Amino acid sequence: MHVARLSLTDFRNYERAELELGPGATVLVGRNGQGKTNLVESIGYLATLGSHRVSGDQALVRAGAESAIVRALLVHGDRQLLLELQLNRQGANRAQLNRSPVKTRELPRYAHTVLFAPEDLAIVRGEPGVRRRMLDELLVQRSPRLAGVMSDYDRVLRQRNTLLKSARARGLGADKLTTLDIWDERLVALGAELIDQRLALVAELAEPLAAAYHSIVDADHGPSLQPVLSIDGAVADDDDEPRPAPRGDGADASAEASAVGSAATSPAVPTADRFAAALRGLRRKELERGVTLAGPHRDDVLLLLNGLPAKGYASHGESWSFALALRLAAAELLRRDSATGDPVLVLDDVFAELDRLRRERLAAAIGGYEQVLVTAAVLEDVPEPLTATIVHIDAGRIVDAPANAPAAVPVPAADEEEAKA
Ligand SMILES: Nc1ncnc2c1ncn2[C@@H]1O[C@H](COP(=O)(O)OP(=O)(O)OP(=O)(O)O)[C@@H](O)[C@H]1O
Repeated sequence: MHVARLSLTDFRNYERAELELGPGATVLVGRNGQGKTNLVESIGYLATLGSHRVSGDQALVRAGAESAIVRALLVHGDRQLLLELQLNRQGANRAQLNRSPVKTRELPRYAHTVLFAPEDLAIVRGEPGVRRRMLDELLVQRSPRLAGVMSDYDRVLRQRNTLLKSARARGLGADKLTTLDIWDERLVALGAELIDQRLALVAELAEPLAAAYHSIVDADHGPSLQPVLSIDGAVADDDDEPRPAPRGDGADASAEASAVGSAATSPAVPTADRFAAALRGLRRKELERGVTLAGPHRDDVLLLLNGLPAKGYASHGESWSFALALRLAAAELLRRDSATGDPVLVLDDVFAELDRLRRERLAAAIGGYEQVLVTAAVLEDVPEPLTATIVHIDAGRIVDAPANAPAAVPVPAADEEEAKA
């Protein structure tokens, strides 16, 4: 698929912008801070319902405006889809498909992008939450109904944590224990599905990851992925759950692991049974701490090079290559899902980070995708095969239309009122 037209209203530093795009590569060029990343961020948002730079939506709405509108005309074969998203400072965001209202979470079903950015280094070097997010975004793009499973899991997790906290504060009566059992059942049903989906995805990524890494690095460092499951007693170095200060002797983690370790951890045992057993083993500890200690929200995936964790062992260049290879592998999987065709590849400020050889190798690896959007402050950083179409960006304005832009695809004139409906 490709984006044939992008319209922005009050998005970041764009008061109003219209850009027509064709298949193939387009480079958005401009000095630092002009709005290149903002523009591609809007396309990425349609696919992931999030920004690769900020966690909330507030910063995406232009300062002084109440809402932002992103409108994209997507072309897949002979099919055209007009996606519209209204991001509101107050109240829920709204979405439309071909000018009919749809649930916002439906958008990733239609918009498929893979965004490469300097922030991707955090996939290798950052906290487990970054890696979980990478996997979950890809899962949702490939199977949009999982967005509902994920939000249900998060809701049940929050409610279970609230119950654990109140039990810790006020002592646990029999009624609360019964309620906890009910939450456990829901958590396990939803969580086991997410764990199984992530495991299947990690297995599927193995082969395209190895191929992509090799295409960038031309060396066999044996990149691989190894799931780290909290339900089997593995303790990820977690980032979003309050944990007690380490005691320095590892006693805390090992106590947790052994509590789960008493459960059946063999992969032959169904995930749901292992998850339920883990929660039983951890109950006393969870009541002490007031948080849920096992489940997909505590999992991680180890990234290995030559059998060693890339985090901590890999060089800067190797870490970068691993992150790029993961994005390329994600693109390859989306491409194989024949219903969706090629995802749009977005390379935000990536080439400035790479040496000449790796730039050329990356350009070759992405060359066959239907549409590639590249941002760069310096055009010379972008390999020549990607520079056929150039768009200049200056202070939130698209300065010139590409010289070889395709004939405009007629877009139904959705007015602002409709977009707000
Ligand atoms: N919500 C907002 N309202 C108004 N302006 C904003 C908003 N969010 C960001 N900006 C402005 O957008 C500009 C940054 O744009 P962007 O990150 O796209 O830059 P860029 O062209 O990619 O630059 P670089 O080459 O440095 O990466 C900054 O001037 C910032 O102040």
